[in-house]
This record gives sequence, structure tokens and C-alpha cells, in this order.
Amino acid sequence: MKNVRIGIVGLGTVGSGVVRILKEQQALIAQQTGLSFEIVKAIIANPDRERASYLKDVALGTDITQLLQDESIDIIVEVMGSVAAAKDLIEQALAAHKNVVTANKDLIAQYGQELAELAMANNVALRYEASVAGGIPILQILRTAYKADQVHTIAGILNGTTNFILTQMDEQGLTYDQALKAAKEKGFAESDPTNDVDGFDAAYKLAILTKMAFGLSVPQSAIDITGIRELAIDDVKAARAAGYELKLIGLSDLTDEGLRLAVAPMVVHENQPIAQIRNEHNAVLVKS
Ligand SMILES: NC(=O)C1=CN([C@@H]2O[C@H](COP(=O)(O)OP(=O)(O)OC[C@H]3O[C@@H](n4cnc5c(N)ncnc54)[C@H](OP(=O)(O)O)[C@@H]3O)[C@@H](O)[C@H]2O)C=CC1
Ligand SMILES: N[C@@H](CC=O)C(=O)O
Repeated sequence: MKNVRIGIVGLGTVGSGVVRILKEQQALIAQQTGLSFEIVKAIIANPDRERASYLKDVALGTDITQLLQDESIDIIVEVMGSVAAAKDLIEQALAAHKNVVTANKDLIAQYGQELAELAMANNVALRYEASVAGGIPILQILRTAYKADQVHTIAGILNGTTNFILTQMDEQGLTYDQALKAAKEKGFAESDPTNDVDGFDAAYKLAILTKMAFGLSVPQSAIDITGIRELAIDDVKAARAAGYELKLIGLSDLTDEGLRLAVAPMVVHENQPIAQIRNEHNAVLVKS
């Protein structure tokens, strides 16, 4: 059985989840793919940080060049976040002929095309499915199944933190601040949750979806962005009393005037499937 050797950069919420799932699902993955996956080393920022017990046997380092220079490593997984440092790392990894997997939506939304071209030039793969809508394999579906379709609309709940906050305000009567604190504790929010609550995280994901569905690279300035910071429990309750739910929706809509791009709190009728999406869960609607 071929053993695929992975170097991972970042062992936070996402990175430690990658290690855990590769361990827990080892037998199933081997059965389904005929491959085994081994985490050779994890690069982190703070070697003194306490790690979960299932990470104890992962070799740790702080120097990214250890991964880049190790010719036995097939894939580099970038889950450290940031834009400049992650871009630099990924460029070096691709140039070193390593396949790269990243969950970094901020980076892919801004530099995805450039990095994809670099990957192609070096004959390696760049994959970023986890950058949009968590576990929903929407990018792969748009890249393949929708290839011959004209997509008209993409609409969805693209940010788990804000959906969690709105659900908790609605169902548990938490204030915005209490719900945001809970979202941070559960690891849904980014280390700086500004991008979550102000709609920028959803906008990055919308830009990636728009590129995949319509073939258009859109700058963030082309997206009309409003977050949920100003919403109060009374707004959530007023929507519910009228038979609607407040959701932060990302919308990419092909109109006669062109593509309309927005991220904003919107009222969704309670009978609509998207209204049923609770807490940190995401959903994407594609009309074609
Ligand atoms: N949280 C989520 O639910 C999701 C996050 N993402 C994206 O995944 C990425 C990671 O997010 P998340 O796991 O939440 O982030 P965390 O803040 O939880 O973890 C970041 C990790 O990267 C390490 N790190 C940070 N800077 C450096 C550096 N310069 N060199 C080496 N290691 C570094 C940290 O080290 P140390 O542990 O020592 O501090 C930590 O292990 C981001 O791009 C995020 O947007 C995508 C989908 C879901
Ligand atoms: N902070 C993000 C994490 C996943 O992308 C979110 O809340 O959706």
C-alpha cells in the first residue's frame, strides 16, 4: 500500500482536526483509497502550548524549511491562517513540487488564481475544498458536475459562527455578546472574529464560489457586505414572529444587469430549507 507523507503547518482547531480524523478513519481511508497517510511533522508557532493527547506522537517543529527540504514529503497542509506568511509558504511548497492542501479562504479568495497557475506550472495539485462551507464538498461539485451548466444563483449560509450566534439568540435567548463568546469557545470563530461577524469571512467564501461557478475573479470591493454586529435579540424575535428567520446569506446572482454580489443578514421564510440550518452548520443553494 502506498504511504502518502504529509507535513502540516498549524495544529490549531483545523490542523488538530485533520490529525484526529486521519487517525480515527485510518482503516476506512485505506480501504476506500488503497493509500495510507502519515503525518511526518507538524510546524507550529508555540512549542510550549499544551496539545490534546491524540497529538502526543506527532513530531513538532517551528521551522517550515524542514518540511520544504524533506524530499519524502508528498503533501503540505497549510492550516496556520494569515495571508502573507501562508502565501509565501505555499509558493515555496509548490515550487518545491509539493502538493498543497489549504483551508485558507482569505488567501484563496485573493490569490487563488495566481497560486493555481503556480501549481500547474510545477505539475502539482493545489486543493482548498475546506476553505468554503466546512464539510460540504461544494467546490468539487461545481468544478465537475456543473461544468456544462449555466449557474444562475449561488446562495448560502457560508459562515458557521454567525449562524451559530443567530440561532443561539433565537433559541436560547442569548445576547449577541454571549453567543459570540460561546462561538469562540467552541472554535467556530476565527482567532480574530471580526471577519466572521462583519461578513468578510462569508465574502471570501462567496468570492471563491463565484470564481468556481461563474469563472469570474471578484475583488472584495465588488461585494456589498453587511455583518450581524448591529443585530439585537429583538430583530431576531421580530423576524420569527412574522414567520421568518434572520440568516447571514452570501448571494451571487446573475441578473440582466450582471452579477449581483452581497453578504448581508436576510429574512428567510421559515418554510424554506435554508431556514432549517441551525447553529454552526452551513448550506449552499445552487440554481442552474
Ligand atoms: N476554525 C475553523 O472552523 C475553520 C478555519 N479555517 C481556516 O483554517 C486556518 C486555520 O484556522 P484555525 O485552525 O481555526 O486556526 P488556529 O488559530 O486554531 O490555529 C492556527 C495554528 O497555526 C499555528 N501557527 C500560526 N502562525 C504560525 C506560523 N507563523 N508558523 C507556524 N505555525 C503557525 C498555530 O500554532 P500554535 O498552536 O503553536 O499557536 C496554530 O497551531 C485559517 O486559515 C482559517 O481561516 C477554515 C475552515 C474552518
Ligand atoms: N470562522 C469560520 C470557520 C470556517 O470557515 C466560520 O465560522 O464559518
